[in-house]
Amino acid sequence: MTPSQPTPVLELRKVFQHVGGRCLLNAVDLRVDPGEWLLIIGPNGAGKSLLIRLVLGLDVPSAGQVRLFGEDIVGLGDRPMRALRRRLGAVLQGGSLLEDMTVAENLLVPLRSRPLTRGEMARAVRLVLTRLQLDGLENHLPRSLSLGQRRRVELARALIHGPGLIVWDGLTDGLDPVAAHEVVALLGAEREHQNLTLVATDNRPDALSEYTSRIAVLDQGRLLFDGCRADLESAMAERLELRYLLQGRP
Ligand SMILES: Nc1ncnc2c1ncn2[C@@H]1O[C@H](COP(=O)(O)OP(=O)(O)OP(=O)(O)O)[C@@H](O)[C@H]1O
Repeated sequence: MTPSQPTPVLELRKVFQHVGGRCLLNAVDLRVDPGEWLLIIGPNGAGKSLLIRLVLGLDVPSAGQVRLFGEDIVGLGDRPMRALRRRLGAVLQGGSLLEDMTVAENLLVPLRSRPLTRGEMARAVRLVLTRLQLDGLENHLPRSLSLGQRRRVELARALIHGPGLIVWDGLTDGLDPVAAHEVVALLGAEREHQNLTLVATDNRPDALSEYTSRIAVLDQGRLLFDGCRADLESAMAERLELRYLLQGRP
């Protein structure tokens, strides 16, 4: 008997995205199982954000399947899509905090549709603020926060409802090395509280190296590599295009 495979949290099957006659995603296949952490790297314009938008159901692919928790979301109606989105936590490139709401009010947004009492919601907010070292900032507006603090609030909002998948576009974008390390370490520590599955994008190949060995390389809409870091090193020795992309030389 073969052991049964888990249902992937996320699966892309032969996904294409054509815009204005350009092929921006080209036959992308990807599978992420429960508890896996995947870092997708690639240069500016590689298609990372486009891919993330498809995963979140914000765009529809020109062809192929995008499966979340086993369900193909392409062509899914509004109501089932909303239900699936509630199982996601997202940190978007450029930030998406609601600027006229306080930190605590932002954190309450993913809890609104849950059957929780006010007391339970307040407790969830308190707990996540403490875990992400944001105590004392609950009544601040986002504009009064540093970029590192904003990123932590976004992470808190992505985590607060215990999502089945966290999707993070631009993990360390704009952060200095200290703030980048801090936010990634807090994300890593969250694994102790919940069984997180993560798909993150970044330009830096080492962005998640302490927490996952799986890495995928996207360039010009094509997935050039998907495997572990050690295999990427050997693939680079053999494949010019990978070496050129990651080291800037053939
Ligand atoms: N709405 C759109 N219409 C037309 N072209 C688009 C659109 N969105 C993105 N593109 C193009 O698709 C390509 C991939 O863009 P994308 O934003 O996904 O890159 P990225 O890998 O996220 O880059 P970065 O690291 O700079 O964030 C780029 O050439 C971009 O110009």
